[in-house]
Amino acid sequence: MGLLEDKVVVVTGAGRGIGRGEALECARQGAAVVVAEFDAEAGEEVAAEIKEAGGQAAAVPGDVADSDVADALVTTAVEQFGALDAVVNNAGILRDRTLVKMSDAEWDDVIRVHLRGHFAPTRAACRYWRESQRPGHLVHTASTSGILGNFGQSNYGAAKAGIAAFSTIVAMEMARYQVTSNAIAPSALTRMTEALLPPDVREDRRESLERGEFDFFDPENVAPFVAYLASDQSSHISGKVFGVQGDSVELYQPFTSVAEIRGDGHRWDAEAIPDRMAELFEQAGMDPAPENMMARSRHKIIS
Ligand SMILES: NC(=O)c1ccc[n+]([C@@H]2O[C@H](COP(=O)([O-])OP(=O)(O)OC[C@H]3O[C@@H](n4cnc5c(N)ncnc54)[C@H](O)[C@@H]3O)[C@@H](O)[C@H]2O)c1
Repeated sequence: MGLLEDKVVVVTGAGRGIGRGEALECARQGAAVVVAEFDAEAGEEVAAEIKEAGGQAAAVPGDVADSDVADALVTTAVEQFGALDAVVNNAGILRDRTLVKMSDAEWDDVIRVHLRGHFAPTRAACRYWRESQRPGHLVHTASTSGILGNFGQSNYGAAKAGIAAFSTIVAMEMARYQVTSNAIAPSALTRMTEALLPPDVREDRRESLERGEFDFFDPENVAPFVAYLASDQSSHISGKVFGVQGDSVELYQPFTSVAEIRGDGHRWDAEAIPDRMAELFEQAGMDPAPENMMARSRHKIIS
């Protein structure tokens, strides 16, 4: 018996890469899959692959940041497969560029695809779950870039941090409707997306790779964990962000304070601030200015 037997799951950006792997895995686990994909041909191919393997699938072409397309995902799930049980928001793009060279379009496109692209399908699904009084699961795709930062990704990191906060707030608002909302934060770059990077950023990554600070991963290997978060087996988990790499997982809890130095609640004593800051970081066990953020992120991964 699969994790998603008789369930209906929407996966966005499922025409290739991580989303494709998630769509195939959800189908393997028994779900009917709605394949949402900008590239119509690629979406059709993934749906056909699922059907050829004996599963159920439907492809919906279009931009998932468009509310009409997002609404159509829910309608397709309900009309073709009878219900909607989970949405895996995965669609994303990269427009990496160091901040000083970044164009308005590179900023806006990334913010729109990731944030509106998560918002629109989530809102459509949550409206359906509230009205139908059915439970549901949301899995969003953040990134360690939105937690620890990454070179050339001020647009992407800002969007991904927004997704983590969005997921947590949706979890709060939808708890009363038995809807869970969690985010995954894949932590390493796939070889597939590396080709899209500008040469200066790619070179920097390559050096980090050579220093052993991170490694590439197979885009499909987060899929079983995502299928678990999309299933009723994880109904007790919500509002969390999981760093994932291979079969390792790291738990982040947004909005959680890690250390505090209390003053008298009035004005800051300017002279005392440096000492108080040093005490704060010591208490938290954190380096205030880690020399290499990627090294720190790698260090924290639980294998
Ligand atoms: N690859 C990594 O190392 C990595 C790391 C952390 C997070 N992520 C995130 O994982 C997700 C998938 O990444 P990937 O490496 O598989 O990317 P990818 O570029 O290989 O695939 C993304 C797919 O989404 C589709 N898509 C993009 N915008 C869309 C839109 N507006 N509407 C519908 N479809 C759209 C694309 O056509 C493509 O098929 C993204 O959200 C990405 O930010 C990836």
